[in-house]
Amino acid sequence: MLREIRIATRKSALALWQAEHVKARLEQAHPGLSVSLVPMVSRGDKLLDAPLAKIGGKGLFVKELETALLENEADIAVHSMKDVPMDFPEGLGLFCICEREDPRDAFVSNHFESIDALPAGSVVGTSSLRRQAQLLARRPDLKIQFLRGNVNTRLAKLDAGEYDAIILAAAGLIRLGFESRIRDSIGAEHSLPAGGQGAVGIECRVADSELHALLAPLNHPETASRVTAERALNKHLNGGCQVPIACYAIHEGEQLWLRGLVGEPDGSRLLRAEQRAAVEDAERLGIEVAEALLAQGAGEILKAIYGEASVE
Ligand SMILES: NCc1[nH]cc(CCC(=O)O)c1CC(=O)O
Repeated sequence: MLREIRIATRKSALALWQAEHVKARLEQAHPGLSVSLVPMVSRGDKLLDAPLAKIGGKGLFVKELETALLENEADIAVHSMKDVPMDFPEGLGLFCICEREDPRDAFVSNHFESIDALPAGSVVGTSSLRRQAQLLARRPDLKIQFLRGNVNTRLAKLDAGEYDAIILAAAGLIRLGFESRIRDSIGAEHSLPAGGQGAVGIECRVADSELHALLAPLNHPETASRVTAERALNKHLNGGCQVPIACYAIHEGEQLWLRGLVGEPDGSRLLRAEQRAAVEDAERLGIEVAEALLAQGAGEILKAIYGEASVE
């Protein structure tokens, strides 16, 4: 089966790494296959300095890539699953989820070893309401300061002395070779990750069944069922990475264990729910944990935020 596969990708270092990774894996799985990259700029990349993302909600990092797929300028789009909206445009779908990297949030600092080691009043950089809510619930004395930009930019801002510490996804740091900058990997009990964090997914045209077969060897079923449960929860709460929703699923034998959290951005209230179900019921599991959060009042917290979302 010889054909060319064109990968639509953003131009950030992390996006390019992920696209190159998929390219290498496709070429390895199918010797003779020709794979090329089609780098492009997304709206989220153009608006990196916006203080609050009243800039069009979901799909900030994927819409341009999807347009390229629909207009047949590319064949697949490689995404961080954390940034992929719950619904796809007509004619497109997710056909592969690759094995998950470390899903945790990472504590990065040039002076301190962990959140607990931060002196009172320290300045921590993150623009994720999810990270902020969990951080402030544990340490109400900390000052959260806005931090956006690509991974390299965020590290440079830390090094310039603007923050005592910053929180980033471990996966991005590891992929870009910055693992040594991680002072502490924050466990899920202290910072429940965003749905899909650490996983890379591949979107393509629903009709391109030849391509679906070529992608099959890259799919990691265990990661796929975990991310399916997490995305079902996010979808039921109408969430994305721009709201203080966290969720994280792991396998326990034949079962999936899903934990979910919705938090007040100031950390004054964290709602938690968790449940186990058979792997085949991943989607229903996500909906049920979301329902349990709604029953505790998650709807009111989220309603207050949807008007003024910020971006991770
Ligand atoms: N929203 C930006 C984004 N999207 C995916 C990652 C990290 C890599 C991953 O989760 O796979 C990041 C950066 C971060 O949150 O630190």
